[in-house]
Amino acid sequence: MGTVVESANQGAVNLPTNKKVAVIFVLGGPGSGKGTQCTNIVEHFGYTHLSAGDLLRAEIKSGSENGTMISNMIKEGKIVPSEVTIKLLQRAIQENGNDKFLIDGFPRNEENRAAFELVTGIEPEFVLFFDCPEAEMEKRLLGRNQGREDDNIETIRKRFNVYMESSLPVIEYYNSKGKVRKIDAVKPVGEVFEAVKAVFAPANEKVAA
Ligand SMILES: Nc1ncnc2c1ncn2[C@@H]1O[C@H](COP(=O)(O)OP(=O)(O)OP(=O)(O)O)[C@@H](O)[C@H]1O
Ligand SMILES: Nc1ccn([C@@H]2O[C@H](COP(=O)(O)O)[C@@H](O)[C@H]2O)c(=O)n1
Ligand SMILES: [Mg+2]
Repeated sequence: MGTVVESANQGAVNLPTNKKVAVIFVLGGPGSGKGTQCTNIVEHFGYTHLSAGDLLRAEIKSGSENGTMISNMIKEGKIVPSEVTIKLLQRAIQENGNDKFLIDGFPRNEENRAAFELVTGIEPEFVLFFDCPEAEMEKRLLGRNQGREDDNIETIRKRFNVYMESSLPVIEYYNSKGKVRKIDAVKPVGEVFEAVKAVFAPANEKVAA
């Protein structure tokens, strides 16, 4: 492992640089179970979970000048400009003491992918891809009940369209580089995690106390 977050950071975040980090991108459609499985991976394998969507929602709550724009984009299921999301991710990486990160829900389109690589110089170790049929994802999102403004059928349909048109090509790009680890995400949570463990273990397993 080991990518260096360094000079390409210029102007993005004014924090210490030259931090070596390993990054795994966690991708899949809306409601495929990315966040759920990241929680399990954190517990078992010691990664730090950074959800791009969570960072954007926190930015809205913080009263940031970008808050209204981000909120409008999320309500429409659109992808926020990369510079905004990348700054949030960079800051979260730099401020965290860990050196291995799950970046969940990013890159969401080609602009996200290319800009992140250019700005940070980081290449993911691999891409964990949760593959789930749309009907199952729709059912899960409508039942999620976490008060998210984008978990309504109108926005869900827009998010599915963006996923098909903009996010799947990014997964295909990494697949062509042999970096995608595909997981059948339609199974129950525990079974999905068994498949995830097979990707991470044994090299990352925490030593039992
Ligand atoms: N394997 C599963 N089987 C059934 N329900 C699941 C499974 N995994 C997650 N869920 C449920 O589906 C909903 C969506 O899961 P989660 O929030 O992890 O998805 P996500 O991929 O992070 O979605 P989003 O992209 O919208 O953030 C949650 O209510 C979660 O409890
Ligand atoms: N790279 C990203 C990630 C997310 N967004 C916006 O946030 C919404 C919710 O994302 P989740 O991963 O939590 O589902 C998403 O629909 C986008 O509007 C983004 O712009 N860029
Ligand atoms: Mg999520």
